[in-house]
Amino acid sequence: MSEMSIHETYMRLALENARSAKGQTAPNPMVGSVIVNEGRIVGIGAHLKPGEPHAEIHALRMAGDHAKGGTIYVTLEPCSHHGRTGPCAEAVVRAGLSRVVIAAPDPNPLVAGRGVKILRDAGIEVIEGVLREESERLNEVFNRYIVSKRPFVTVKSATTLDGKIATRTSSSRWITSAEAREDVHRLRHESGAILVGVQTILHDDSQLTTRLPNGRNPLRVVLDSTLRIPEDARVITDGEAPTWIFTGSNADPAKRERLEAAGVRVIETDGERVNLEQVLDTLGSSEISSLLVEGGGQVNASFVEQGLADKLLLYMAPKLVGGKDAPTFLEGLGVGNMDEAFELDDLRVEQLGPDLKFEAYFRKG
Ligand SMILES: Nc1c(/N=C/[C@H](O)[C@H](O)[C@H](O)COP(=O)(O)O)[nH]c(=O)[nH]c1=O
Repeated sequence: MSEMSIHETYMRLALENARSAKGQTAPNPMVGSVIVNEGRIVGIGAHLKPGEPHAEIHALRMAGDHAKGGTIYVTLEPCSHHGRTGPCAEAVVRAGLSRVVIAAPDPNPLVAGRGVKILRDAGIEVIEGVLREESERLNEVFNRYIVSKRPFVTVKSATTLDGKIATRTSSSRWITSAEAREDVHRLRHESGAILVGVQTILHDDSQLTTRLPNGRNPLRVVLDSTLRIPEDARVITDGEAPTWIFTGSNADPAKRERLEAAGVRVIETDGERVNLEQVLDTLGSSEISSLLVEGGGQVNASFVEQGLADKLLLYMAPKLVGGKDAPTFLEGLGVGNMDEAFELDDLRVEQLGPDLKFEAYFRKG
């Protein structure tokens, strides 16, 4: 077995540990670490929650004296700054490791490379870039958020094979299978916030909660420029998760007061329509690093047409409903010429029960 494939074997294990905490480290990245000494794993760690020890610290604690002279694998460059916990690079030096293998550099431009410098200055061998792609894809949310301070936006829709989210009479239950719907709830569990337009609330009285055992409910966000939302909507009355409503300058002040009295946070953005950039800035400043848009066709189109969507998740059922009046998952004005189409990269398709799950990234710029 080559030296590199041995490094990849242990880095894969570190990545599995990083991934195990998906959904609970936000707004921090997911990080995993493995310490190997004389061909034996002596320590394993994962970052589990913001403010708690980083992956390397958990692994070093488990390894104890067995760390000395060993190799530590870590999926993200060890931190060099005093965040909520002390710098990991210095802890690695103190523990007497002789080699550090890193998957991805820290995407925070303020600290990228500093951790590696501390290690090399202490005479420790550093190997970088082992399974870098996998590590960066795992932390696509953090990598975007730490630079833009706005949440990573995933637009998710469930449609028939002819792209409809409901029939012409608005019937929509169910389009996709239980497996696909469960996959969506795992996505909600991992998301900081979930967003719909008021039309979806009016149509479905959506709960926007994560119906999974031990499921974590994301913050619920509703775009409602004139506060049309019914005051007995489940997102207002069920107490299952906080609900924020973003509205416009024409909202009825009396209704706003009643909603706030019911425990809803109402945030007015500039202009009559809801300003999406202000929505993202507000969520980002509240440390929401990932936003799941389950829009409805109009809201999805707003995010896509304003270039604010990062990723598309489309669940397509092998069904056709037809009908020129049946709503699609992307309404709005749409582009005029085919060469103006919104292009997607890195498309991945998988089968979930009878349905297809498409995952792709909006091309920016
Ligand atoms: N109709 C379907 C979906 N419909 C999803 C809706 O557009 C919207 O996300 C729901 O109203 C959310 O409400 P709640 O939280 O489930 O109560 N989504 C799916 O994945 N499959 C379907 O068949």
